[in-house]
This record gives sequence, C-alpha cells and structure tokens, in this order.
Amino acid sequence: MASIGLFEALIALFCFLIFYYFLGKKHFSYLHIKKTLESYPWNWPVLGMLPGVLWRLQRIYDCSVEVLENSNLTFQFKGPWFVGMDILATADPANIHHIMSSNFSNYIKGPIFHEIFEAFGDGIINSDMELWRDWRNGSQIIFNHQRYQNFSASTTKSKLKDGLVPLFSHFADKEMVVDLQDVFQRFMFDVTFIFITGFDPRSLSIEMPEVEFAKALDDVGDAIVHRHITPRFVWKLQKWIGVGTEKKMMEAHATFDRVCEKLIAAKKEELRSQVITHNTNGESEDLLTSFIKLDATKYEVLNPSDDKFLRDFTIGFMAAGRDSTASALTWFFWNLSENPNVLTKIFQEINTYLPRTGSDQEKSAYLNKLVYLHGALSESMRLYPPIPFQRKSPIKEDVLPSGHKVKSNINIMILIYAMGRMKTVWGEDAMEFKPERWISETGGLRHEPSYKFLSFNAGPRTCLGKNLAMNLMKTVVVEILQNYEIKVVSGQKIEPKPGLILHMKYGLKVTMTKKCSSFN
Ligand code: HEM
Repeated sequence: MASIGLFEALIALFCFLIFYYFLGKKHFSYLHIKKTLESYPWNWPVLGMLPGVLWRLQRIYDCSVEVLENSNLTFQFKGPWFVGMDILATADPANIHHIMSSNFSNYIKGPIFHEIFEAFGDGIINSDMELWRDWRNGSQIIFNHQRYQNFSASTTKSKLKDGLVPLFSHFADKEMVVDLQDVFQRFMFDVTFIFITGFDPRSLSIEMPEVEFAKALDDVGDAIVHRHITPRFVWKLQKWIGVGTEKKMMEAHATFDRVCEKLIAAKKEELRSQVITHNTNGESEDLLTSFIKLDATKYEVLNPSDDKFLRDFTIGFMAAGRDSTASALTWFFWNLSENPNVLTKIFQEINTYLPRTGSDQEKSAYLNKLVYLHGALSESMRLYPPIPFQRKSPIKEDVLPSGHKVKSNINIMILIYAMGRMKTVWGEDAMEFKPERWISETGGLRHEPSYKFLSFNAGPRTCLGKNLAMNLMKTVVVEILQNYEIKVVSGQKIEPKPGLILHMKYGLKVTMTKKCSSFN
C-alpha cells in the first residue's frame, strides 16, 4: 500500500541534506545517522520526527510497539513545523476507554479525517455526530433484521460451496502454488458486494480477473496512506496537478461514481418491476434494497432517496467489510501453520460438535459451540488486527487518564497493532500466539473488554459487522479444514505492509491437497 515512491525518495533526500547541514561535516557518517535514526524518533529542527517515520516506514508496526512500550503507552509525535502533523499516539486502555466510550461525544473523527478519507463521501466511516447517529440507527435496524440475516447466511453458504470450494479443488488437482491472501480478498470482495448490492462481481474464479471497483478501493487505500505521511499542502498540490497517488485517487473516484450510478439505477429498476409484478422476496434482502426502502421520515439528516447517499453507503460498507475479513482469515491460516498444536485442538473441537445430519439452522447453531476456534480467531486478530490504527480528535480541550493534556482538534492515533502486543496490557507472554488466553476456567469464552481488545473497535462505534464477520470466518475455516490440507510454502518472507489494512506485504503462498475422508 505504501511502498516508497518518487515523492518519499525526494523527502528522504531532503532529510539527508538537512542532517548533513545540522550534523556538520566533521561528525557526519552514514553509521552515525543510521544509529541515531534507529534508536528513537529524533525530533529534527523543521522536519520534526517525520524523517524517523519515513526511515522506519517498512517496519513501522514493530517500531510503534517498541516506542509505546518505552513511553508508558503514550507517545507525542512531533511532525514538521507549521503543517499540523503532530500526533498523540496511544495504546493505553484507560485512554482508549475514555476516548471511545466514557467521553465519546468529545472525540470525533473530525474535519481532517473527513478530508483525508474524502473518497468515502459522507458515509458512515466518515461521519460524526447527527449524521453518524442517523447512519448507525438506520444500519443497525437493517443489519439486525431477519431479512438481511437470511440473505447474508445464504450468500456466504453459496459463495463458499459454488465459489471457494471448487476453486480450492482446482488448485489441489493442478498442484498449484497460490496466494491465499489474494484468494480471500476476492472471496470477501464478492461476498461483501453481494451483501450490499445483491449483484455478484465474480472476481473469484480460475482466471482471477482484475475488477475495477476492487482496484479503485486499493488505490484509494494507497492514497489515504500517502496523505497520512505527507504534509497537507504537498498532497493538495499533487492533487491539484494530478500526479502520483492523488491521480489514482481521482481515477478511483470516477470509477466509484460510474459503477455506483449503474448499480443504483439497476437496483431501483429491479424494485420498480417487483412492485409492478408483485414479485418480491420478503424473506431475504440485500442492504442496498433495504436502504432504498428506509423510512426517511425517521431520520433527521439521512436521505435514502438521494443517489449520493446510496453511493456513499455502498463505498463505505464495501471498504468496511471487504479487506478486514480477508486480512483476518489470511493471518489466521498463517498462525495455524506456525502452531500445529492449535490446529489439532481445533480439529478435535470440530469433530466433537459437528452435526453429521440436521437442518441448516441446526448446523449453523453449532458454530456457537466452537469456543476454542473463537479464541484462536480472536488471538490472531489481537496480534494481527485487520485495522491496525484509528484516528480521533477532541472537540474541546481535555486531559486523558494518562495525564496528557489534549488541545481541541489535535490528532490522536490509537495504535491497535501495538495495543495487542503491550506486555503491560497482555502480560509477559504478549507476543505468543495462545488461544488459551481466551478460554475461561469453566471452558467458556473469557471476556476481554473492547478497550483492551480493540480489533472490532470499542464503544458506540463498535464494528457493525462483528458477529457477521465472526460467523463467516468460522464457517469458512470449518469448510476449508474439513476438506483440504493447507501447506504454507516454506522460506517465504511474511511481514505486514504499512497501510490502512494489515495486509501481508508479499502475500501468503500455499499449496493444498484434498482430504480423502470428510474430516480427520
Ligand atoms: C474481521 C472482520 C472485521 C473487522 C476486524 C472489523 C473492524 C472494524 C473496526 C476497527 C471498525 C471501526 C472503524 C472506524 O471507526 O474507522 C469497524 C467499523 C465498521 N465495520 Fe467492521 N470489521 C470487520 C468486518 C466487517 C463487516 C463484514 C462489515 C459489514 C459488511 C463491517 C461493517 C462495519 C461498519 C458499517 C463500520 C462502521 C461503524 C460505525 O462507524 O458506527 N465490518 N469495523
């Protein structure tokens, strides 16, 4: 997402010249600079700590763990002078509880967030206060309705049986090496697209076609990361000239507008013809249909009859649902390959509870009994949270429980990745993959407060798709483990890529073989 491009190289060169100037020729050496930069983010004149961030960009997550562990969980990052890039970074559960829950109304995403994430328009991800409340209320009613529950369950099942399983069989028959990350991204793109619009983009197929909407989402993600590490006036200038990631952002905007216009028109036409023929399926419904039918009089700001509202809804929900679940699944399978004892325990649990016969409802009810699998998925998301950071901004000046004074409108970054690895929060074994930490003494699930386990966010803005995502992942994992043996290709480099979503930088290469008996 954020591979170093021409612009970063120019900044690096600029930094180099500044270091040279400040350190003076006598003391200057490559090793001296390297040591200085690697020990701690140095606060340089004019450039602040930005050079340190760019220097560490490719291993920014692990650096954030070190820095926060050494700063009592909260760290003041100083950006270049006069460009408003100062950030208070925190992984302190007390601060997070204060920001996300107890003082929620004072901490918003704010205008800077809105500007950086402008591609998502005025959708739920980007909204605050009244608009967010309307989004949340409307979405919650639709999400919890039986019609959508039925639709999402049948979509997952059919995409799994008719999409993922035949593709895995093909890979197994041909003894192919495949990138599991790419496969899960395509699977989740299709599933989320169907959840939202009812249409199947069919990106998951043997041909692995490029889908312009998926590419547009990736390009927007790259541009947003670029905006996080670049002074505002610079990316504004790039946008004005139309170069680099800003050019891609503009093209992505155009793709979103064009694709959504077609989708919304087709959906409205479909609904009109259903009214004429009285041919509606009252038991199962996609999200776009439900939003179009929403009773607008119940909301102060939302206007479901407006196409711009429906466009922002589509983009926002696609961005929220697609990559997060694909990332969680990819890291989970990698963690399983590294921890064969965990895999054995998951097999045992599935064997114990899997109903051989029974209705679909009975079969899906058994997912709730898979406590160890739930713990293993949570553990994987603790160490590899699909959304690795959050941004917030206080409306009014405040003092955080850690004692840090925050002025209005400053940037606060909650580093979820670092949070999951803090020894002071999770104990000395914080870096170990241990699903057992999620199991209580009586064998049930151990509850961890969301301000400590933040992968699905905390407080009133907790992820709307949490239960859906957990059930979906359990269904996928059981189906795959039942039918295939997945082997991770040895010798490949596994590391997270800096970005909005915790992708694997080089993907996850695997081979798969079909299992003879149904399960062992
Ligand atoms: C493993 C999978 C998932 C993870 C880890 C996850 C995580 C998160 C996180 C951290 C947020 C807060 C983002 C922010 O405020 O900027 C969020 C919000 C949200 N998520 Fe998820 N998510 C997942 C799957 C899904 C799915 C499948 C859907 C729906 C199709 C979904 C829908 C949403 C929505 C609508 C919001 C916005 C909530 C609000 O602002 O009130 N998520 N999610």
